[in-house]
Amino acid sequence: MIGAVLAGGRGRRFGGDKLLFRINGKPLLLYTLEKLERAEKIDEIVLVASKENAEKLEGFGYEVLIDGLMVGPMGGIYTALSLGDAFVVAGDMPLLVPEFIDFIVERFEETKKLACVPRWGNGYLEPLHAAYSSSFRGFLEERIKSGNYAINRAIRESDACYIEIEKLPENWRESFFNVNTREDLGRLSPLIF
Ligand SMILES: Nc1nc2c(ncn2[C@@H]2O[C@H](COP(=O)(O)OP(=O)(O)OP(=O)(O)O)[C@@H](O)[C@H]2O)c(=O)[nH]1
Ligand SMILES: [Mg+2]
Repeated sequence: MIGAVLAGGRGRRFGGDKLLFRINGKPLLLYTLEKLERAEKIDEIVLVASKENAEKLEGFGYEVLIDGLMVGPMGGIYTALSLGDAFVVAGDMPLLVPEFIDFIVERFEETKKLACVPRWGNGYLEPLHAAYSSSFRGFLEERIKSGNYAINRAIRESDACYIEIEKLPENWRESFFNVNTREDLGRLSPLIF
């Protein structure tokens, strides 16, 4: 199972390249990568970048795939799946819980569905912390061709398995924490202390 880290965003809300922003001297993206490294079910990590930021990301030492679409998460997932089945996460998630990732990948392998996606009680999905089959790529291709880039809708209209978040250990939820604004940095005390 590939661990694909989406890293092609522009960080508009943050105002600048948030993934290279240093917290205690270490780039935000490196926190995410180190957590993903600890997931036992992940065999290989790749970064999914834009053409513009690929070079800067090569220094992390992982293969960098170029997202030629740049239409948001769907394009990143589509690009990642060119290598095979993948667990896809956002690069701005520094508090990933390795056990939770392994849990999702195990569920994906058991159910053999096109995707296994965490879901909140209100129906909200977490598509950037989910496992996808390479077969899901063809399904996305049709949508991309018609300019339909809504990933949640694509998941709902596919044969996906859902992981009910509220039934899981509460401390796993910090896995979803992502840095979007400068204010979010203030919530990183578990990382800093
Ligand atoms: N490859 C790829 N990665 C993306 C794309 N859009 C967002 N990402 C990445 O996906 C993750 C989650 O996206 P956001 O939280 O919206 O980050 P962002 O797009 O950089 O920030 P905003 O411009 O403020 O939305 C981040 O790590 C981004 O780098 C895309 O079109 N392609
Ligand atoms: Mg984000």
